[in-house]
Amino acid sequence: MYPLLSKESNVFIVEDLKKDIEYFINNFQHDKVFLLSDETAYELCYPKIKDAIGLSADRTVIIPSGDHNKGIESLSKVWHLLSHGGADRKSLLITLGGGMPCDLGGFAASTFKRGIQFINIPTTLLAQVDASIGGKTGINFEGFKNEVGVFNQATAVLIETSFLDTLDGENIISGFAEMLKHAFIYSADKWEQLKNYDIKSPDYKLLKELVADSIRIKDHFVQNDPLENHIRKALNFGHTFGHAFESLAMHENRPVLHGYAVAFGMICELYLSHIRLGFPMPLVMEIANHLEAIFGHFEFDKAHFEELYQLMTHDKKNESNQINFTLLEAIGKIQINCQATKDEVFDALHFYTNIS
Ligand SMILES: NC(=O)c1ccc[n+]([C@@H]2O[C@H](COP(=O)([O-])OP(=O)(O)OC[C@H]3O[C@@H](n4cnc5c(N)ncnc54)[C@H](O)[C@@H]3O)[C@@H](O)[C@H]2O)c1
Ligand SMILES: O=C(O)C(=O)C[C@@H](O)[C@H](O)[C@H](O)COP(=O)(O)O
Ligand SMILES: [Zn+2]
Repeated sequence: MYPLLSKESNVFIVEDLKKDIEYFINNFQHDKVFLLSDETAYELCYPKIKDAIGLSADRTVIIPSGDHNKGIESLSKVWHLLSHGGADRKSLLITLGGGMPCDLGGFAASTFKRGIQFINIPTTLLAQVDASIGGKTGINFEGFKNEVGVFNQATAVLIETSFLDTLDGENIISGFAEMLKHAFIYSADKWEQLKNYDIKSPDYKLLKELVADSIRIKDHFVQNDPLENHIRKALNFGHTFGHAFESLAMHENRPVLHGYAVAFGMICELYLSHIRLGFPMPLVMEIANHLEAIFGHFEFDKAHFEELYQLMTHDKKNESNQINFTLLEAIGKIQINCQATKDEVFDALHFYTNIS
């Protein structure tokens, strides 16, 4: 195992998962180990780590899969396990799964007895390149994405890309959206590289390198602004519209995967980047067509515009009742806290509805 990033980083691409987990469990001051996973990740991934952490059933909580389960009910199940399982301030929670258990488990650990240590073992592409890293934890609440949570770094993030072998194509594509986001906020070269990568028939050897690059990009922004007071808002590109789409879809019982919602959101925020910052329209169209070809189209119409706008007013980047967008002057040239009129937001939604 070797630290993937700088020496102070907590992210490790493991080479021998069993040995590396045992290292962490044996070298961290803790008395009891608990595990949180979701049903699918537990079924497909736990067998790979069982020998290392062989937990009894009374130290394990398994929640149903799916983002709609990232809520207060699942959260109280984790608190219940820890409380009735005899966890104390020196206990350790391991999350095994995608971004949903990472966010939920990180928040449960950060709030149980005012905080116990947790280790993330991400098992989806989206969690490996994004959700498991950077310390954003939390749950959805009353229809709003990540409405409740804390910033708190995992003790360690153990990346084992072989978990991706069982991940379905839709979720591979979903994770690719966050990798594309990292490219757009980082450099034109990275965009060119990912533009030519066929995520629908992935070359897994190359994907492992691309995962490492994506993690480095995220870690760069997190290290510079851990609590998202400024430049870390770059990592939220595509999310003001994206979270609104995700919440609307969940509300209408037609859920979309997070990465897909972010891809739809990036098209809208590139359009806003054009009208507010002069991002070249031909490049907006090139990227929009590329994203449509990979992620498809999110169907909505003018009747949804007001609801989508109201959802955006809950975005956590906002200040003094102003919606703050993260936009781009050019690829790799970020402008945070950009404002737009309601009409311009509606224009961006109208642009999106007409591109398919
Ligand atoms: N905290 C952050 O910085 C951050 C960043 C990005 C996204 N997120 C959050 O992460 C969530 C999305 O994460 P996700 O896309 O990983 O979703 P997810 O955790 O719901 O996982 C997607 C699906 O894949 C299944 N799965 C997990 N591992 C698998 C494997 N190895 N093989 C087969 N199936 C597997 C899960 O059971 C689930 O059905 C959203 O809630 C989003 O808000 C958080
Ligand atoms: O790490 C960050 O910062 C991000 O914004 C990463 C996003 O991809 C992720 O979806 C995050 O959970 C969104 O944050 P939120 O503050 O908008 O809930
Ligand atoms: Zn995201």
